[in-house]
Amino acid sequence: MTAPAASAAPATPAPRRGTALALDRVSLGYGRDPVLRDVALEVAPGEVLVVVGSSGSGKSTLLRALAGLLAPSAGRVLADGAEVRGPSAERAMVFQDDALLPWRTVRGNVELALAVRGTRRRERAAAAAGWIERVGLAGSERRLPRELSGGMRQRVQLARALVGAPRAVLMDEPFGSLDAQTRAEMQRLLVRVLADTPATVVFVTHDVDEALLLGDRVTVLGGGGVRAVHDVPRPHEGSDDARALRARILEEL
Ligand SMILES: Nc1ncnc2c1ncn2[C@@H]1O[C@H](COP(=O)(O)OP(=O)(O)OP(=O)(O)O)[C@@H](O)[C@H]1O
Repeated sequence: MTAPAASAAPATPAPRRGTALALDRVSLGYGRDPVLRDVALEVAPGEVLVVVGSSGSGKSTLLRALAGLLAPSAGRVLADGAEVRGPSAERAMVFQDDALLPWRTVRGNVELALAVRGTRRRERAAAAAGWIERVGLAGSERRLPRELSGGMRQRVQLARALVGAPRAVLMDEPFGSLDAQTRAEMQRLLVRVLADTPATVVFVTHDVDEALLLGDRVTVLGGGGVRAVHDVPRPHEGSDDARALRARILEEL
């Protein structure tokens, strides 16, 4: 019997399982008094957890700890059971203010995420082209960030975050500075894109409707800790359960 022919190398790295993330009785802060105290939270592989909370409740702080950018003053941050001690390419970040390199084109910015991982040039080009198309930017590959709208820049950020097939994506109010219509477009795009990836997602927003649209679960931060965690009922739109949950979260904020 002949062995099956080896298939060509895939243009994008093969999808892998999402990371299991956990905060194990974590306290986080920047000085003597913690912003968040004794927080316990688990995010299952492939889950989309949305974190809501009023301004200053510690949403970005929690995300920074998951990214490995902020060490806890107590407790442990865990990725697949191992303590997080710094940033990793396995956990991609997307910020509200786009963090694109202004002197690099759209393609250059997306490819950079792969270049730092040592991916070969031809694979980089193919993977970047695929993601640029998926986020709706085909034809804009050679443009510089300053030549793009805010929504387009966030599309580039999304492509750059996902091109390396990260196992977790940590998103800090990525659509916060967009107008309502562009924001709605980006939310729809994100739902489509996430359906195709196995990555675990933690998404920070202060918009409850955005949280219910995107999240499998919603965590409400407040009073220096986790105030509540809710499963989001599906289908979400128009359901009484979702309306009741929306009202409840607004009360908890
Ligand atoms: N680098 C820092 N140094 C000192 N204090 C900080 C720093 N970053 C945040 N803080 C403080 O920590 C607290 C929580 O901030 P954080 O940015 O996590 O809140 P947030 O819920 O994301 O708020 P927002 O919705 O306004 O972005 C705030 O009181 C803030 O002033």
